[in-house]
Amino acid sequence: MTKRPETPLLDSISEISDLREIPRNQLAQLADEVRAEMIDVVSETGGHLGAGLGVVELSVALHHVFNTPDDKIIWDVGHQAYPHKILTGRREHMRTLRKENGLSGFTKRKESPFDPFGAGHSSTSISAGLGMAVAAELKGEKRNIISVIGDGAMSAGMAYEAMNNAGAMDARLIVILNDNDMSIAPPTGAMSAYLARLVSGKTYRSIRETAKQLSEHLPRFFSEKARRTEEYARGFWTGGTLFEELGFYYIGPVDGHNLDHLLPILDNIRDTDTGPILIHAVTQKGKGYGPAESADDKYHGVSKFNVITGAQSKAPANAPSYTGVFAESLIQEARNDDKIVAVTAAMPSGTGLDKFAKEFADRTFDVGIAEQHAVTFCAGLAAEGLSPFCAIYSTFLQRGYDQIVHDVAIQNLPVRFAIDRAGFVGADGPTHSGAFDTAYLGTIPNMVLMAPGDEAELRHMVTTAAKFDEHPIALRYPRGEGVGVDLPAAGEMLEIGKGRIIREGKSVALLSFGGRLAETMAAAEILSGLGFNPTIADARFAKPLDTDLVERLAKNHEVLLTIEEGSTGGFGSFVLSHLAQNGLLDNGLKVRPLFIPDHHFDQASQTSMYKAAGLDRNAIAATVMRALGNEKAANQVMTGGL
Ligand SMILES: Cc1ncc(C[n+]2csc(CCOP(=O)(O)OP(=O)(O)O)c2C)c(N)n1
Ligand SMILES: CC(=O)[C@@H](O)[C@H](O)COP(=O)(O)O
Ligand SMILES: [Mg+2]
Repeated sequence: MTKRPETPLLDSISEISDLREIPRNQLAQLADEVRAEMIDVVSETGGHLGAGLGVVELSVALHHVFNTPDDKIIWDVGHQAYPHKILTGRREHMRTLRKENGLSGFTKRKESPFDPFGAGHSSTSISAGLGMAVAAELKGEKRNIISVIGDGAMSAGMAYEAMNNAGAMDARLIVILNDNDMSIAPPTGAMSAYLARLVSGKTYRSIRETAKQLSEHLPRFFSEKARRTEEYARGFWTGGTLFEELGFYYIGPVDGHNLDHLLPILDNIRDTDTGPILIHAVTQKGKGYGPAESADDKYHGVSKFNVITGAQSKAPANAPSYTGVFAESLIQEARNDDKIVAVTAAMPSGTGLDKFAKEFADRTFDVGIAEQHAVTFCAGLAAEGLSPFCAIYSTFLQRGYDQIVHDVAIQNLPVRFAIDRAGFVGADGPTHSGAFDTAYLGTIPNMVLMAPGDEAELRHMVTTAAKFDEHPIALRYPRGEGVGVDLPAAGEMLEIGKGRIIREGKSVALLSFGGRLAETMAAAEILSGLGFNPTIADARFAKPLDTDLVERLAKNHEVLLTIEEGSTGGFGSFVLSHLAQNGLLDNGLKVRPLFIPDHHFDQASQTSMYKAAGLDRNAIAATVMRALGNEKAANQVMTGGL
């Protein structure tokens, strides 16, 4: 274990007012201490490192200049808010970050008054900030609202919807564009190229040189309305930026690590009453920590690591990850079918499409953080006869719901949705939980919806999706490792809408949809120990439902459980509706649907979240015993007595 860093200035802060007492000429030292503290913390906890390292100076400067929490800072995504948390009363709890009952890895309203808006998904900060700015105005309150948004997050439609709205109002909103020329991967798209041009142009150098002078001029400049309209309209400072065209006062690019530049600019902005303003701050993701600065991903998200060497400690894998199996299977399919193309919304490594891109660079599209667009882009590709795989995490696909209904399903276009991170994801908590897709996709006419019970099934489902052209089709699979089954060399096309019986038993039927299959089988073992021989079935499809299978299970068993790693309104509801509509509940069948209960689960390990949700082996077995009226055995199972 390395020695904790020396942090005398940081140690002197117990209230935010203490930070404001620190003389400005010592703030650079404070920033260094915060950075060292953050590296030390994340080396123990893991988490999002690179983004926070890039905003240390910005965090110190914002809290020094603005009267937080009265003035409000909204961190877009929230993954860069660790320095902000360290400075705002949470330092002592930082080592509980992303753990069960610990601090969230993102901003969270219930965690602190310094977190005025919760996040996790990107590109919400300008909309939320504008709402707060307008609310303050309507309530007659004078406060500053500052939205800090990254260049990656700036690629999403929502950011432009918000700027379009804000630019047309005179709302007092401050936007800081934190431009580190990185998303999780290097950013893509014309906007990113535009920002790079703004930063690398001659104007940047001249503004850097004259930053002090600029800041001295700001208050007078802003108060002179006539000059404002004339000179800003002509792009006096920078030659007319897109942001100015949208109605923002644009300041920058400024060096986001240089407190001598940042502080006077922020002072001046605080003291003006004009708006909206956009400060373009140029920062470096991973700043100040060598291994992060030199890594391709700038240590965006890390496991625990050795501070000296930067080496991350990853537990050895027992089985290939679902993501890896998806990517390999898709590559296999694409080798034989040149119509297959793949689309990611800024998550090439997370979805495994980075591997696909290595072999099929011109058939891979990273559209940036733009899930809605990704879905409709795929609809366009499908309309022209290609076979697009739209690879998006369950939680982020929520963004593209109308596009799935309107652009894909109504037109019955064969877009293939590869939905990773279905179910609980663990440390990222409720904002990233993939709980809802079965419910929200399973209700859309034309949609086919599959979930593999293990990684071999995933391989077959990728093949099925590749070969199936009649409807849109989705496959959902969990975060993490498979269960360790043998992988077939090649996938086989599954019969659409047909499940499989894994073990034929009697009186009790366990019908699993998706990644809880292994726990279901383990629950069957517990039940065997209690003298039962349950039937185990893998539904494979939530839509179309294998109604023959469901009816057979209902007619031949006394108890029927459905098990899924998704919310209420999903697979279990589809089964129950079918049973009810066909009178199969009229004769005493005991059906118990197990799903993620109707609330948002805070972060913990995936295992512990499933236990809390009543979706682990003990809960499954106990539910059976309870349905059979044996409360005592149910309790014994739950307490590990059986
Ligand atoms: C809607 C949505 N899509 C994808 C993500 C995953 N994601 C988290 S951070 C990130 C990159 C953000 O880049 P940027 O805003 O520039 O912040 P940086 O990490 O560079 O500081 C992405 C793609 C997300 N959080 N939300
Ligand atoms: C902040 C964010 O949204 C991503 O960085 C996310 O945390 C990635 O999750 P995975 O680690 O599951 O890819
Ligand atoms: Mg960035």
